[in-house]
Amino acid sequence: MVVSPSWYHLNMMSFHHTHITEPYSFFCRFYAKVSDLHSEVYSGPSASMANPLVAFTLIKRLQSEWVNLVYSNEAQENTQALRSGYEEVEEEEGYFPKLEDLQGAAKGLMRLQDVYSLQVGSLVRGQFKRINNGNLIDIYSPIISIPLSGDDCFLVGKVAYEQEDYYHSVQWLEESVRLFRGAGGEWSPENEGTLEDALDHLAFSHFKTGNVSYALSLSQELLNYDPMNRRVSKNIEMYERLLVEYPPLPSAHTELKRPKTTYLRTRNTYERLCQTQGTQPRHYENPRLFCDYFTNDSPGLLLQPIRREVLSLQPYVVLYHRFISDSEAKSIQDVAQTGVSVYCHGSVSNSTPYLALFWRCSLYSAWLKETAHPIIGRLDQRITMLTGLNVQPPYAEYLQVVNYGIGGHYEPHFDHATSASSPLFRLNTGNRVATFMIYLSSVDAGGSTAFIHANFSVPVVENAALFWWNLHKNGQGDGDTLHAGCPVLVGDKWVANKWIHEYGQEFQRRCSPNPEE
Ligand SMILES: O=C(O)CCC(=O)C(=O)O
Ligand SMILES: [Fe+2]
Repeated sequence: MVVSPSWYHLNMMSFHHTHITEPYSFFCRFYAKVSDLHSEVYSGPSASMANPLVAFTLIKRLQSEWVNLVYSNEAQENTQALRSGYEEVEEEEGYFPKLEDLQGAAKGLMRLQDVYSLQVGSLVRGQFKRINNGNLIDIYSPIISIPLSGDDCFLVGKVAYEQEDYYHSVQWLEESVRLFRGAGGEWSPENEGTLEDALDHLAFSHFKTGNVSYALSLSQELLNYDPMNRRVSKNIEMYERLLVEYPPLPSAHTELKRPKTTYLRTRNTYERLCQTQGTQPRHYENPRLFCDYFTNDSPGLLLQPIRREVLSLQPYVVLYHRFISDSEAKSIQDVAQTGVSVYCHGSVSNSTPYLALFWRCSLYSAWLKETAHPIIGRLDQRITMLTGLNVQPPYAEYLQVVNYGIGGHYEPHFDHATSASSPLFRLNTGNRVATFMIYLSSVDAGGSTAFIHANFSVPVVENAALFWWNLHKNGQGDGDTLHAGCPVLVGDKWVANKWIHEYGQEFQRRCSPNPEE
């Protein structure tokens, strides 16, 4: 995740340049909140944005709270200056995150909650903990915990609620109500919701999940704050009637179920592999798996052999350590960011400047030609030295650089085409026979590459490269290569892919009719 530092400062500047007199306190408090998020304690913007809770709160401040504040009655004194200033920057593509970006970030948080079994109560306190056999264990300990507010939780809960996902809405709104109550129910102009809104949504979520008595007591609390609310009174009547007609059994406790997703079949394995490294035998358990210093008899590697780690035989997966240097990896990231076109996965926008995508995408990518930077050609040569494969166009694709957003992930997929109509065949050089994937960054937590059917996952190893064959020697796709990029829990994950095609490799990888090979 990368945010251009100049963009940050521009925002901060606009606070300074607006002559705010009254009511100073609101802006002061808001300014303090936003600048706290940026403050030096987090050692610069990208470090702070690596924490999904910081990223989420910042997006929220910039998306809704800032608008709420500018258009609040409290801003009257400076209304004109503020509003026109706001509208000017609002026009600029990508300057402010939009509602869909905020919703995307909320979904990202819920994805992290699910995949890593995070306890919502600790997330809200800025901590990343999982419940394991009744005990809370730390998945990641941030140096500084950024707690969420009642209004932050309200927003996440509301996103779930609007999708009729009451499993998540109950948990997040529960926290929201608790925090709003703790804040004395006091309303702030920058907030989106109130204690009443949270109670209202929570009561209905409980009703939908069959917990009528809880829905009733929350609605009664709500009616205390808002005695004239006819809708709530009617709900209370309905809940009371239901409880008389269908008294709940004392033992009835229905465990809430997560909403179904399309890839449910592999979901359990996927999540287990994201949390652990799986159960495939390791090299000390299987003698056919090994580590060595590898030269591939290539003069270029004789003086500096590469550390090779064979991770799996079926599918054949190898990790090459220290494939790229820190500075090369950084340069590739820089080139990808300054490129004209960046593509967004899981979103409508395509081919947009980088900045606008930051808010929106689970992951985004750029294609880099060899001419984009001298390092790219050098990497191609290194790949050829190691694998013996021809990576010149059209026998391989351009280098694809991928950066993950908040909670960004790549669901289980094959890299090779599984249908004859795939655009991959446009190069006319066959299918993607192999993948060479370089980890251009480290991550603080999460982000492993999980091989679903093969039952193992590879944690991100900074500067290393992962190689695997996608096709059997008979040209058929290898089903065991189904893989995924696990959600990034904390960090800024970058990878680069070189996809190598079948043609041009005939002498390096002979074909064979044997489906076992
Ligand atoms: O990021 C990862 O670990 C996997 C990425 C991947 O599979 C892809 O880009 O095709
Ligand atoms: Fe992939």
